[in-house]
Amino acid sequence: MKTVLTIAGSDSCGGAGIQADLKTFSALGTYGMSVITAVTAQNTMGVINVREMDVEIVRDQIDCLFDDIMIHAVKIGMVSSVEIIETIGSCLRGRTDTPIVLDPVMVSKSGCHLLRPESTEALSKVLFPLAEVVTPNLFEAEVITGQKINNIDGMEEAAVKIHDLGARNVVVKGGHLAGDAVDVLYDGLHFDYLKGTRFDTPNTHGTGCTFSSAIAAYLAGGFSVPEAVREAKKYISGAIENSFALGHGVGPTHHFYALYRKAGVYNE
Ligand SMILES: Nc1ncnc2c1ncn2[C@@H]1O[C@H](COP(=O)(O)OP(=O)(O)OP(=O)(O)O)[C@@H](O)[C@H]1O
Ligand SMILES: Cc1ncc(CO)c(N)n1
Repeated sequence: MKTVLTIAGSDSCGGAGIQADLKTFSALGTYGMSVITAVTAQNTMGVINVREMDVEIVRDQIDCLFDDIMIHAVKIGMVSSVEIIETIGSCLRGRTDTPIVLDPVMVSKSGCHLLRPESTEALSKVLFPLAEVVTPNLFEAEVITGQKINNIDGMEEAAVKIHDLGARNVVVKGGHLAGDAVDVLYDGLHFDYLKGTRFDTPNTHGTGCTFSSAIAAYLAGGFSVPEAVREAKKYISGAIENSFALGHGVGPTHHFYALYRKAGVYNE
């Protein structure tokens, strides 16, 4: 059994964060584990409250898993503060056998800061050099590089800059650009373009969490980075195509549509 660990925040409505990550790991046939960095009170309309975990419990969650279990890949999502970032860095540094996918989560779709603005520099300094893959969305790539991005050329420029900060592979996600949902993968030498149909749905809660978790699950399964990113793109596209309305705001993607159909589950 391949194992994948998510280090991220809890989303009480289950569409993003730890909950989306664990659903993705399960749907892709891996065994999921979690380290919670913060608890958010969140629904489909927004984030109501955030409580960060203290660094001792973050450290103990990570260390006790590595002390006991072979971990085939790690995904990092919401990390919130400089202290939590430094703790994660010191726990993971040296564990070079385990590929790390870093989703540099900054602000929720509803506009709530999930990363304290003063933590941006620590995120790139401490965690980028540990990451096999970093997956910024357009806004995050703009904050990290200090440059506005309006098109694919801008995404390529940002990918190069983020690679220079130490990430071995960078996927700049084009989910927030108009037109097809095209993401740019850069490995330090070549660009690769992940093209996807854009689905006209408001229900995109947790798309970034799901995409990065799928990359981690495929890396755990032994796929190369380009293969893992390509398969993850197929997975997130299907999950968005089958997303559904929930609550009064931005609904979640569907992780299990393919499995449900195969198993004849009709009580959706
Ligand atoms: N409407 C859509 N149709 C198809 N693909 C989409 C759509 N929106 C986003 N994507 C794809 O979903 C993946 C996640 O990208 P996105 O830019 O939405 O992440 P994000 O902004 O980090 O998400 P999050 O809300 O979790 O922070 C990318 O592969 C992107 O191209
Ligand atoms: C806990 C959490 N992590 C990530 C996201 C994605 O923006 C979210 N909404 N909530």
